[in-house]
Amino acid sequence: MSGPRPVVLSGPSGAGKSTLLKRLMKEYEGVFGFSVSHTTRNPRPGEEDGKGLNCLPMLLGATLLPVADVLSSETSEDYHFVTREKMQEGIDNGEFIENAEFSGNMYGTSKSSIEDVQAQNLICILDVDIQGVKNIKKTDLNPIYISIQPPSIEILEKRLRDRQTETEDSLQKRLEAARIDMELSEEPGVFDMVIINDDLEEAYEKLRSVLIEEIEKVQDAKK
Ligand SMILES: Nc1nc2c(ncn2[C@@H]2O[C@H](COP(=O)(O)OP(=O)(O)O)[C@@H](O)[C@H]2O)c(=O)[nH]1
Ligand SMILES: Nc1ncnc2c1ncn2[C@@H]1O[C@H](COP(=O)(O)OP(=O)(O)O)[C@@H](O)[C@H]1O
Repeated sequence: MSGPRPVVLSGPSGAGKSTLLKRLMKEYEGVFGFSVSHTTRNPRPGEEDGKGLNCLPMLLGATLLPVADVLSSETSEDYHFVTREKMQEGIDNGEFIENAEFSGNMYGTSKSSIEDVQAQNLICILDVDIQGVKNIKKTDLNPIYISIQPPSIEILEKRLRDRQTETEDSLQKRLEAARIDMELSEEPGVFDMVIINDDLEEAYEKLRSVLIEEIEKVQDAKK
């Protein structure tokens, strides 16, 4: 695959990946493109469904959105929300570069979600769990691997509770996965950089500094 080097952001649910990412994409508009994953989990209030035309039948089947809504252009897309059947069909057809089961739901990165971003010569950002990291390492994507970690499991739990997006069951599953993730992130050679998201400003500066070389390459190419 061509274009600038992609970036994989990983780390426990609630560590602050989306918060950091949104800020980065806002500050560097036209530099990054988000790889919109597929998932079988339910959308949260305010989450936008990926509205790529190639996923239209999937989308209509899964969520019964009016066609006019589906076709209206949106500024940000969180996921392609799909049924288990549709997701499995895509996996069986070889449409995914990686997929994983997380907290009772399926998640996966389709090849086209990466290609769509790379075709625009943008830095493709992937937000995947630790299984995704391991599976992407088996491909030829060659991204920069960054882990975002919370200062402690207690703080992570507080942030997840305060976010008010999870049921007690899904919160517990996320904390269980977080313990494994926190351990693995310490293994040498897995990540190019591990950022502890304690103070948001400091964490953001670290993320920006590790990416600035790639950012400037994309900006220079546009001149
Ligand atoms: N392997 C894999 N993991 C994903 C993908 N998309 C999201 N995830 C991970 O799934 C986990 C749950 O994501 P989500 O339901 O959005 O919850 P949140 O991270 O707490 O906001 C996170 O660790 C994400 O990094 C994907 O395409 N592949
Ligand atoms: N440095 C920080 N200090 C305090 N709260 C934070 C910090 N970073 C993120 N948060 C909050 O923690 C919650 C989880 O962050 P989020 O970006 O949704 O995590 P993730 O995408 O990794 O699941 C959100 O409510 C967010 O506002």
